[in-house]
Amino acid sequence: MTVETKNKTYLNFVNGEWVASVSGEVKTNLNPANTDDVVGAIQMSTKEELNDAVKAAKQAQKAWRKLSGNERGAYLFKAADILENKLDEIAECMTREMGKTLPEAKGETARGVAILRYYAGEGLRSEGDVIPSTDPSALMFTKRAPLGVVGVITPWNFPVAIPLWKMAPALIYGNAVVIKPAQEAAVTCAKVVECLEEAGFPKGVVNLVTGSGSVIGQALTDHPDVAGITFTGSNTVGKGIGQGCLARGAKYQLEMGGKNPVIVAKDADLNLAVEATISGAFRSTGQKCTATSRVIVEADVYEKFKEKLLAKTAEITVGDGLSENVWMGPSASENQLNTVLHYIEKGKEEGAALIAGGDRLKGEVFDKGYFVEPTIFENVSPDMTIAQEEIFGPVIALIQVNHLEDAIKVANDVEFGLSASIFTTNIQQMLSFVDEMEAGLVRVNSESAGVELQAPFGGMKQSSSHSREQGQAAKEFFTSIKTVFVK
Ligand SMILES: NC(=O)C1=CN([C@@H]2O[C@H](COP(=O)(O)OP(=O)(O)OC[C@H]3O[C@@H](n4cnc5c(N)ncnc54)[C@H](OP(=O)(O)O)[C@@H]3O)[C@@H](O)[C@H]2O)C=CC1
Ligand SMILES: O=C(O)CCC(=O)C(=O)O
Repeated sequence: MTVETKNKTYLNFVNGEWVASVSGEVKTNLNPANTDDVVGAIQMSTKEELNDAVKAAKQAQKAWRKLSGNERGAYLFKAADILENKLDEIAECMTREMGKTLPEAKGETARGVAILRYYAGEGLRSEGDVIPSTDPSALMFTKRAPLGVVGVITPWNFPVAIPLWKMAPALIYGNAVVIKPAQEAAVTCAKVVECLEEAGFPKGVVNLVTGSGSVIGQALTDHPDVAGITFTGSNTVGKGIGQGCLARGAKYQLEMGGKNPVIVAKDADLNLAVEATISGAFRSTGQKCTATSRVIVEADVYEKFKEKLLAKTAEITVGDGLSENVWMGPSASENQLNTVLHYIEKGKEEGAALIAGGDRLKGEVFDKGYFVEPTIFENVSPDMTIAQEEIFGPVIALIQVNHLEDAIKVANDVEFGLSASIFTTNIQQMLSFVDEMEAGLVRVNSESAGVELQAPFGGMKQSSSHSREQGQAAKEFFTSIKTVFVK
């Protein structure tokens, strides 16, 4: 079904009202599959609007935190129903705004609905422990307090799921939020905020301010009334946010890059490994922090695996994500396309062998978009740039090793540690991988991407601030523990 998505100029949502920025400037977002298609426009806001939003959130949080968890949960349940009713419209907007295919966009929006319901239910779950005191006449227990105002800074690659997996736990635990989404996908995020508005959240509890990261994101990070920042995006920006928060004593949570390996052992089910590699590396055009970018294969099965991988890659249809027969959409922006093409050149320069793709797609259906071929390199050595740096595009580096121990060593030999998979049928090998892999998500016979909302999500090493999002782990960031002693 095709749903009409209206082009409109989205305003900021501050203190329960949609308001234009005093800057008078807007940014128009175009479809990365066809730049003649205007998706909508967003406000390029100033610090003034950001300050208004934080002020409104600070005021609103006082009453919001006093509601029972059940009462707060009711708003989230209502928002979930509204989002579900608008699923087709919002998914179509997402596809037009950042390029992922419509089935993926629908899947992500459905995941947003499930996230809202999960955290809505959290309002009725226990929030602390009773701890035996050494004093027999005392009662000692823990309870949770919200942080206050939480700043939410999000990327463009999951414009529904990431804002929701940050805002929903923030809200259920009694915080008010100010969200600054990535400009490239801010129309889709504004539509999510419209769902929250329709659900009737008290004014000021949810605020949206759009604009550039260096102005609005930075001002949110530096604002003395913002008690915590939750961020997903690049390492450079994330580290700056972490330092800014640390300097003024605010809490922060950073989810950043990945360079995720898949190991294919000689006893693996090769068909399964190939399917998972294709899905992990090329879905969403490789624009996931959990995307597969290195495939480390034991020499005994290398040629067979490579043949199967090349055959499956050749079947991939690239094009506008709204078309039914398209499996992979464009890069989300010209910048992102150029980054991918830069890394492909780097791979060639450093001596890797290009065995599939490698070019921008040209021709009538491609010329107005940012399309790149699914790309595979072989003869990649672990120290090459394409084996070390996050590309965020549909590029696989194939690395051949002689033994599983070497595979794990190579897999760990990067600065990131977000997700890692192994394909094997040998239980001992699975267990060594689980123990030795330096990654926050360790997956066996399953692709590197794909996160379940009820389980902790986050990375080791440079991939995160060592905190975890989602599931029950979210509580650790969005609340503070109070230890209560009563006598
Ligand atoms: N871990 C992940 O899921 C993601 C990783 N990335 C990686 O980052 C690369 C660059 O992507 P990009 O979109 O530029 O990522 P950024 O880290 O620049 O953007 C993420 C968010 O941070 C905001 N931001 C930018 N500068 C600041 C600042 N100084 N203070 C506070 N917030 C700020 C951005 O705003 P705005 O963009 O609107 O100016 C956006 O909302 C990608 O190629 C990929 O490698 C990117 C996205 C997600
Ligand atoms: O793999 C997923 O579903 C989540 C990926 C993610 O969080 C990201 O790319 O930022």
